[in-house]
Amino acid sequence: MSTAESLPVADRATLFRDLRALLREDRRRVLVLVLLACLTSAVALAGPYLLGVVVDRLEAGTATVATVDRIALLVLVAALVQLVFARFTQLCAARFGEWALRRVREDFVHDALALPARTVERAGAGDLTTRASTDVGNVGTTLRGALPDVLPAFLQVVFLLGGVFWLSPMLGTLALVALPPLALVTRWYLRRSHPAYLEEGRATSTSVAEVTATAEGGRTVEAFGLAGQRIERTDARAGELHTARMRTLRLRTVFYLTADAAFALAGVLVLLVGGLAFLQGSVSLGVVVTCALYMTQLDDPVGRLTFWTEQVQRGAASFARLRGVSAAVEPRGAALEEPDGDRIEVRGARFSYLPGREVLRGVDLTLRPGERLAVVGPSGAGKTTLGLLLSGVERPSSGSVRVGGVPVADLAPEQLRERVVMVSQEQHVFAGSVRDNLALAAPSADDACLLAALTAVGADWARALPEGLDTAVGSGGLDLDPARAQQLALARVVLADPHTVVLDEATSSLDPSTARRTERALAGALAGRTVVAIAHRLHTAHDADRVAVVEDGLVTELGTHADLVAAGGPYAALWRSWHGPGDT
Ligand SMILES: Nc1ncnc2c1ncn2[C@@H]1O[C@H](COP(=O)(O)OP(=O)(O)OP(=O)(O)O)[C@@H](O)[C@H]1O
Repeated sequence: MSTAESLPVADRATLFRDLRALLREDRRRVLVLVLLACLTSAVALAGPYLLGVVVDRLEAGTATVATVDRIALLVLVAALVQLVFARFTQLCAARFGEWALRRVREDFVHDALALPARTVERAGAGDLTTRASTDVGNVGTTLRGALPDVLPAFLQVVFLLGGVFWLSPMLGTLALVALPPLALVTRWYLRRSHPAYLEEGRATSTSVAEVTATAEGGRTVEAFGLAGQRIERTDARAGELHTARMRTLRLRTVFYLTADAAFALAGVLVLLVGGLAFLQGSVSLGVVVTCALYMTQLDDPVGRLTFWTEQVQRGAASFARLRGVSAAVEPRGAALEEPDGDRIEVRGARFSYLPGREVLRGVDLTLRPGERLAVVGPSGAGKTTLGLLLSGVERPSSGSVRVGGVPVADLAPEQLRERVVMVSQEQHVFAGSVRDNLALAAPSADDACLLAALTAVGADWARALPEGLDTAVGSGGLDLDPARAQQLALARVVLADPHTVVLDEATSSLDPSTARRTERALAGALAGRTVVAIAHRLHTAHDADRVAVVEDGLVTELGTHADLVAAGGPYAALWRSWHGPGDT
């Protein structure tokens, strides 16, 4: 329940680059969209213009009922055409929005799955969950709604102001009075809103993380009477979120009010000065009416633009949080050459989870293909970390871990799966059938292979399941106990058939007799493979070809069980305390 280190957030330059790439990818639809929005805005000018013509003709006394009817019919046709264009614009924009959202989602899921597990642990599940839910939702709302609305609204403003200009440059100039205050307030708003919305996103994440941590640690909270403390912490996070939300609310309020007031003022000016100009005879009444109608019509697109400016800021902040995840991804698949052979060599490997706290301090180790190496040592010595390096899950901070001459962590996931696989104590059962859970390791394996793999790890219970390999397991399905989940994981290793397997206390969750049975079955299934067994039970070390003793981040002893016992060093002491004196 410690303070988490958030996942990165993309900077503005990356954001614009990604957005440009998105627009460029579906260039044709974007072009059609701009064209349709232009046509819609142009047709929208026709109605008020025709009404101005009617007013002028009535005033000049040249209007007959027939001309008024004809013009009214044209107004109706223009309105219908505008409606059709507007619908197509919306359809086209919505399609683009849906497509773009799908891309953003796919990229996010791709990046999130490629994150090193330690990065996710450090950031806390709350951060990733908020990005996957709230931020994807915000980007979705923006992409689905903003584009269909913003582009047409922006073009409508341009066309309406242009229309006023075209009819009367003098009134057009007055209409532009709205622009300087609008530009100033927009600049003011945009400078403050991006960091403000980023802070709102961060505060939402920490708030969710706090509640999640309390729920997950419910039993501990209850046992140690921590409720008061947890409520205090949750309140503090809720307070931060409230402050962040109030800040964005204040920014929105100033922005909305100023933008609306600026256009209202411009509309009043056009009407007043237009009226005076008509009285002086410099413009016709029809022009004044049309310009006033154009100014009134501005109300709607300006309202939509200010609304979406806010939503776009929120969406941009969320987009920055989604794209930021890619910065934490460690590249995989950089290996250009295929490994030459199965030999794994560790040279001067150092590793730290946290800056300044080295867990491995220069490990040298060569695995002989086909050998069974037991890794033993005190708790916290770095055995699991060494296993993570050997299996390419982690990359050494300095030094190297190579398989057949190629850095293990550079192998693409499918290349890695064929060579080195690590099995730890905790196994996740994926929601799906037993077959789905096994096929993760060998997508093309047939049922006979899957059943053989289950038998190889002693998971005979799987054959007795009501629907066999089709039995649904995991969330919403049959609840497999940790021992069975572990056997599924071991069966996956048999199916993946890598040349090297790292077993990190892989049978410790099984009861002793099942563990022995599974180990025996597994030994048969893994015959000929290189096996690194990280073990607490020293009988594993006794049965191994060689034993490596890890102490305080270093391999301090390496040799056969008999040699190490004879050497009388740390391993001999460990063996004596575990097995009693005099026994080798
Ligand atoms: N994700 C992590 N973040 C920070 N520190 C970690 C992390 N995982 C392990 N450590 C620390 O690294 C050190 C070595 O841990 P590691 O799990 O490799 O030891 P181990 O020898 O396997 O111990 P055990 O036998 O108890 O599993 C320990 O001090 C541990 O607290």
